[in-house]
Formats: sequence, C-alpha cells, structure tokens
Amino acid sequence: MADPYDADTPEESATLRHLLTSLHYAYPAAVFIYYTISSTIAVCTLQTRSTTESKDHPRRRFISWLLMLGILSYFAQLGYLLFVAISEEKFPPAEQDVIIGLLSCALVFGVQFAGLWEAEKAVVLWPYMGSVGMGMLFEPILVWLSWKTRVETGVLGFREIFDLSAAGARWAAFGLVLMFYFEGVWNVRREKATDMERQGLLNKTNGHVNGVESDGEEGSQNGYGATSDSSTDASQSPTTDAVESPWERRERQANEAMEKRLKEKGNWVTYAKSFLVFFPYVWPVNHRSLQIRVVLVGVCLLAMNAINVLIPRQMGIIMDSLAGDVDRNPWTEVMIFAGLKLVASEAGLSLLRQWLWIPVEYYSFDAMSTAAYSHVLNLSSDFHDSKSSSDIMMAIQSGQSISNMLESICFQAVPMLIDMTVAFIYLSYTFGPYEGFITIATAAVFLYIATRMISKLKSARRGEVSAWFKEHYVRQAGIQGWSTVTCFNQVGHEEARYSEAVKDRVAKSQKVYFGYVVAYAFQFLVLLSGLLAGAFLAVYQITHGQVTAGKFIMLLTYWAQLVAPLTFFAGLGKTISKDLIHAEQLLEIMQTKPTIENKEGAPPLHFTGGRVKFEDVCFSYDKKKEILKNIDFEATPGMTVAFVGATGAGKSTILKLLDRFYDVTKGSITIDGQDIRDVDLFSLRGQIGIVPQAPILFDDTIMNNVRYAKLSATDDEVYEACKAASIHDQIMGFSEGYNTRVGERGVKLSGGELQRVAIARAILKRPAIVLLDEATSAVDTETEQKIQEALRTLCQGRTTFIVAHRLSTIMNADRIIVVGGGEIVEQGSHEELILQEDGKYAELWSKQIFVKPKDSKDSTTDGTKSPVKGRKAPNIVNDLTAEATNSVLAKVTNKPAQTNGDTTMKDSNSAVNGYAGLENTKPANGTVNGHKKEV
Ligand SMILES: Nc1ncnc2c1ncn2[C@@H]1O[C@H](COP(=O)(O)OP(=O)(O)OP(=O)(O)O)[C@@H](O)[C@H]1O
Repeated sequence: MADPYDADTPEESATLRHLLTSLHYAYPAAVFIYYTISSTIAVCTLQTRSTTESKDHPRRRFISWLLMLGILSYFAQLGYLLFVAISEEKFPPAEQDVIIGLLSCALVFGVQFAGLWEAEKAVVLWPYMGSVGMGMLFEPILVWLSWKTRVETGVLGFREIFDLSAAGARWAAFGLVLMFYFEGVWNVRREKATDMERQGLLNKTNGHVNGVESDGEEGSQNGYGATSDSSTDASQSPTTDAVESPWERRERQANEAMEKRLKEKGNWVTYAKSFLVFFPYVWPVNHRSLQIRVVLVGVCLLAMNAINVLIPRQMGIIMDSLAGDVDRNPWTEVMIFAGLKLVASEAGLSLLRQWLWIPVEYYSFDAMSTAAYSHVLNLSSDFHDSKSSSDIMMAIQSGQSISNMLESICFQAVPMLIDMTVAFIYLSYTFGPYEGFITIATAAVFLYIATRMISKLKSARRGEVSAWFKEHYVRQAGIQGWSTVTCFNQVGHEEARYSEAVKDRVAKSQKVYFGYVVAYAFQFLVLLSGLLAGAFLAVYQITHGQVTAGKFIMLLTYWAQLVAPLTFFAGLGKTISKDLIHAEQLLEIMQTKPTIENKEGAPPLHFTGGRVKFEDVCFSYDKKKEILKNIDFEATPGMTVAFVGATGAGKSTILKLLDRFYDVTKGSITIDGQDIRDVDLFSLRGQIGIVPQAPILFDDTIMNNVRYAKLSATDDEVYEACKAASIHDQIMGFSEGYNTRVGERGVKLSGGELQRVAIARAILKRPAIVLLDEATSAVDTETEQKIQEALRTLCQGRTTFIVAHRLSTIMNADRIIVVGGGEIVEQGSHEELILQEDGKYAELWSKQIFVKPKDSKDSTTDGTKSPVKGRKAPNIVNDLTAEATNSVLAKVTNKPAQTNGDTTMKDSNSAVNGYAGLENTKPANGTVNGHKKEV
C-alpha cells in the first residue's frame, strides 16, 4: 500500500510540509497550555467554587461521551498505524510528528475527559469548550495542509480515507460538544428567567417583595421541611448527631473562615495577597546576611536541578567509555561521577542548603510567633473573652504552617517542575520526542491517579484522626479524673472505654494504611509502565544504532531519580491546603484590631487625688443587649464606693469600664477631670490596682508573683507588701518561704492565702485607685479578719470601688450604689439609704435578704419561709454579729431590737452569717473586721 506521506515532498510544498510538522506538535501543546491557563484562571477567580454551588450543566454527561468519541478517533488512527507497523513490519509506520501529534492529542483530551467525567459537582466548562473550539479550528487546517502536501495524485488511498474519516468524525463530535454546550446554557438561562418570573408572581400574591435571586427550585422555599440555602454547606458543618471533637471544630471553623474570606476577596490572587501581612516575618527584611542566604539557597536549588541531569548522564558516559563507544578514560569518568554523587548527597549541596536555610527558617518562625504573641497580648478583652485560650495558642503555633507552605512550594514544587521540564527536554533531545512524550504522559497519568487516590483516602483519614482524638480524650479524661474514677469504682468501665477507643482507632488506621499501600502499588504500576515504554524505545534505538548503550543506563538512572519528586508532588496539594487552613487561623488573629486603642499622642493621666466620675454611661458587650444604662455617679478622692445588686446586674462591668477593659458605648468616665479614653492607657492602668474575686497567680514562686506588680521591687519591698497584706508570717512558715512555688493558677495556696497574695501584689503596686471584687469564699474567722486588715491597708486614703459581698463592707462604705438591671437604683451612705422610704436598700434589709445565711435558699433566720422567694438576691455574706444585724433591723423597722421577735437575729448556732457555726467565735462588739465602724 502506497503511503501518501512517505515520499519526497515536492519543492513548492516544502514550506507547507514544514508548517504541518510544526502544527502536529503545536496543536496539542496549544490546547494543553490553554487548558492549563484557563483552568488556573477559573480556580483563581473562584469560578470553580461558585459553579459547584449552582446547577450542573444539563448535558455534561452527553458532552463527555462526545469528547470520548473524539479521543477514540485519535486512538483509531494510532491503532491503524500499529496495524501497519505489525503487518508491514514498518517502523515507524508514519512520520514522527504525526505519531507524536496523535498521541499528544489523545493525552490532552483524555485528561480533560477524565476531569469532566469524574467531577462530582458542577464544573466550569469554558476551559473544556475552549479546547474543543481549538480542536475544531486546528483539525481542518491539518487536513488541508495534509491535502496540500499530498504526494500522490489521483484516487485517495485507504489510509487517506481513514485519516479523513477520523478527522471528520472528530470535527463533528467537537461541533456537537459545542452545540450541546450552548444549548444547555441557553436552557438554564431560560429556566432561570422563568423561575424568577414565577417567583415574582408568587411574591406578589404573598404580599412579599423578594429581591433575592433564586438559583432554581431548590432553596426557594424555606418553609417547614424545606432546606435553607445554608444547607448547601452541610458537608462542612458538623452533623448534629455526631459529636464534634475540638480538632474537627477547629478545622471546620478555619475552613469556613477561609471560604468566607475567599468569597469576600473574590479570587485567589486577592485572597493570597492578604497573606502579605506575614511577609516581614518570612522575608528577613532588615537582615542583609539572611537575605544573601536565601539567594544562595536558590542557587543551590538550581545547582541541584543541574546535578539531577548530570548524574544519569555521567552514568551513561561511564558505560559508553567502558564499552568503548566513546573515547574517554573510565577512571576519570568514575571520579567525576563520584564527585557529582558527593555534591548531590546529604553531605554535599543538601548540607550546604540546610546550613544556609536553617537560620532563615528559625528567623521566620521566631519572628512570626513573637509577632503573633505580641499581637494577641495587645488585643482587647472582647477578643480574649470570645476565644478559647487553646484556640489562640494553636493559632500562634500555626506560624510554622506558613514556613512549611513556602518551603513546600520553593523547595519541592518549583524544583520538581524544573526537573520535569528539564527531563522532557533532555530526553527528547537524547532519544527523540517519543521519549519526551513518554515521560510527560507517564507523569500526567501518575499525578492524575495519585491525586485521585489521595482524595479518595481523605474521608478515611479524617475518620482515623477523629479516632485518634477520641482515644486521646478517653485516656486523658481517665487520668485527669482518676480520683472520680476510683471513688465510683469505675476503673473497669474506663478500661473498657479506652480499649474500645483503641480498637476503633486501630481499625481505622489499618484501613488508611492499606489504602495507601494500594495507592502506592497503583502509582508504581504506572511508573513501571512508563519505564518499560521508555526502555523499549531506548532498546529499539540502541539496536538500530541510533544511540549508544550508555544512554540506556542514563535513562534508567534518570527515571529512578524522578520517582521521588513525582510522589511528593502528588501529595503537595493536600499538604498545602492543610497548611493554608492553619495559616488562615493565624491570619484571622493578625487581622483582628484591638478595640481598646491608645490614642496617638495621648498624654499620661495627671493624677490629682482620684475624683472619679461616671456620666450617663451606657455599655453593651455585643452592641445588642444593653448591660449598663445611664450610670451616673461621682466618687471624691479617697472615697469608698460599694456596689450592691443582684447577680448579673452589671457591677463587675462597671469596674471593667473603669480600667478600660472595654470602652463605654455612650457617656464618659473621667478621673480628675480627664476622660479615660483620652489619656495614655498604660498610665491609666498604672494608677489602678485590682484585686479580683478569684485571683490568678503564675506557676512561679511567691516572691515572683508578688513582684509582678512592680518588676523592679526589691525583696524588702515585697516583704513589706506581704506584711501589709498580713501574709508574711504565713509565707515564712512555708518550707521554702518566698521561694515556694504556688502551682498552676495558684492551686497550692488556700483561698485565703491566694487572696492575700493578690492583695500584697496590689499593695506593692501602690495604686491611686483600687478596684476590688470582694470574695465571698468561706474562710475561717481569723483568716477573714486578716483579709479585711489587708484590704484596709490597701484601700487607705485611696479612691476605692468594691463589688461588695460582705455586709460589713457595704455598711462601712462611704457610698453604697444599688445596681439593678444595669441601672443605678439608688445611692447614698448606709445611714441614708436605710432610712429611705420605699428604698431598695432598706427593702433588702426589711425583707431579710441581707439577714439570711449565705447558703440558705428559702429559709429565713428563724426557719420560716423567706418572704422574697424567687427574688434575685445579691450574693451577700452576713459577717456582722447578731447584735449589729439586729440593730440595723431595728432601725429599718423602726422597732426596738428586743421586741422584734420574728425577725431579729438569734445569737445562736444557726447559720446566721454565712459562716455556719462560727459566728459565736466572733467578738460581740461588732469589730469582726478591722476596718469596720461601730454599728
Ligand atoms: N465578656 C462578656 N461578654 C458578654 N456578656 C458579658 C460578659 N461579661 C459579663 N457579661 C454579661 O453582662 C451582665 C453583667 O455581668 P457582670 O459580671 O457585670 O454582673 P455582676 O453584677 O458583676 O454579677 P456577679 O455579682 O454575679 O459577679 C451579665 O448578664 C453577664 O452575662
């Protein structure tokens, strides 16, 4: 059979023949480049994401089949060529460019078919349609050029007819693809328009005006049983029946945050730009030496790329020199080989690169975590109140993910792409384009299979990680709650629970492990097929004397070298997306701005006595529910103000506003006439000392904990403060004195000791204004007396605000402010308020709320039911003596104490004052606490 292409071309068609040859290579290359670029754009501009939320193209399956038909036409031509090669013993059966062109087209469209067919959700179709459109353009040109460069004249030969039919069928298939694509798009648009018209009519009939565009029938009705739009995200949200582990919650939240920000940013490029905040930490901005190191690392990587080619090449040369194919000294070549191997080894370039990179890596991680930590410490109370500390700590550690991500891209992805490109060029140059094609085709198929398998293993891997967390949780709960486990005789139960968790985890781990083994086996098979194809070709060329035998060794060595980066590349997407999610958590924190900011150039607080004024102060934590409403009061220098009110009334919030943990939403707070928002924040906090209800100490020595208030304080100053806080003697009694460690959060100290250490700390600070959240903890009388003494020392001569929990404190305050529902109900001194007609404070006394023992819910002092059952009572401890209490009651009820038989206090063992059974030990003269006035 005459081959129309297998003859000398006429002079005049030489240019056209040259053009045809070029187009055979250029056509698949152009389609591939277009497809890669357009898919990248679609991904970067989030079209792939928005499409997955919308409806699939109605003819996607049909389009895939037609594309398959087009691909089959290429295979038919290739099959025919194979038949010719075998039957006519003609190799190659056609020109190289023809075969490579057909193979490449089959590969390029094959990859597209796989993507289109396998997509589980709707896909962005324009990259595919563009490729098909290019096919429709190129195919007729190729046919025309083939016709023009045709050698034979007269009747068409069988091969010509076959090629023409294949090209015609392909063109028709591609044409139908485009036709069905546009038909589907048009149908969807028409349906949408009809839906919107219907929607409009429905809304009108329902009397609603709904401007929201509906995506079709789904989600347009949100009635009973209907799913809302948000349900489309169900895959990301936790199912209600499954318990979400903290790890899953973190992952989900970070994922959601990433999706949200991606949507806001509109595309990946703008999204990626937001990560530029990390630039100064990743790139050593002010470190010239580190910058030079980074550049040198780049040089090392390029050198490594070169070595990766030189080593296999050298192997080939050694073989050729041994076989006598080249005139070189094998000894010298082996020495060169050894040198190259040394450079490529862990003791060569790798060592140099690590040596150069390690300081840069540490710089980056240190700079990032320091910056993140400092940023977190400078954020305001609203941030810290809303985030769990473990989440914040995890996010700070995520700095490592950013370095990891960059390292993956710079040290692995980019060198691997360079290696593959070099391999393609070098092998094509050495063995011809077939070998280059085999390399690229193997890499493409390998990556496709590997990424598919990794994504298939994703859910199994998630299950395994959840099982790991569950096992960890069960183990930790058992160990932490050991005393409870032992007390309730539940050791057996815990053992069984743990064993079940371990079994579950092991089963899931095995599943994942086996999945990976199978995946690796498949990957290996693909690589082996590629290697075999390449090796056959090389053997053919060697036996035909086209290349030397040494090239075969070169090919084998080169191939082995490409396997590791290929395997890595397959998992790169997963690694980078994981790192990205972690980096997202840190980014979110870094982008959070403190709500309480120090005004630029704000002067320091000029303290002239401590006159504090709240003017019409309103406040809300969440900008929705008002916690404080129109708070107005003034405290003169040295005054003690006690806040009284039901729990949740807003007393502690008032203290938080004064220390600027939050800013008022309306009104103002002034100290000595200066608005606290206008003065330097640090100078303000420098003047204020706080003793919280539950002080938190660091796990450090007592000395260091007290000194924390003033880091420059001498040991003597600390001793003085502790003496003033009546804790010095007790500390000296500890085995290690001031060097005793207090344990985490101060757990090794008793409640009373803890409070006094906190008071000592406040005393050492010598604040001008004292904020006190008085504790109600039940301590023995002697300790309580000591605490009160310490407090008296602390508050002496200072403007003091106390959230009062003790009756004695309330009564001795210069001003009592009764807070209810976020408002000031009344204010005045004890004497004033108690005599006030219909006053709340007097009512609290007359209804015996102050009189009832701390722990009793409903009973009054005499055992009868409380007249104020169900009322929210302030959490006040009656630390007065019975006489003192009776005296006040008498004043309130205007009756002599002795005659008020029903309501007066009996100086008995009844739990009168909250310290059940201890009240008899108190002195009868009402001087239980040192700073109490006679009442
Ligand atoms: N960080 C916060 N975020 C949101 N709401 C808060 C926050 N802190 C307190 N609240 C709410 O503000 C209200 C007032 O709380 P606050 O702690 O000031 O009450 P309180 O009068 O001091 O109560 P208690 O005597 O029990 O300490 C409560 O309803 C509380 O739930």
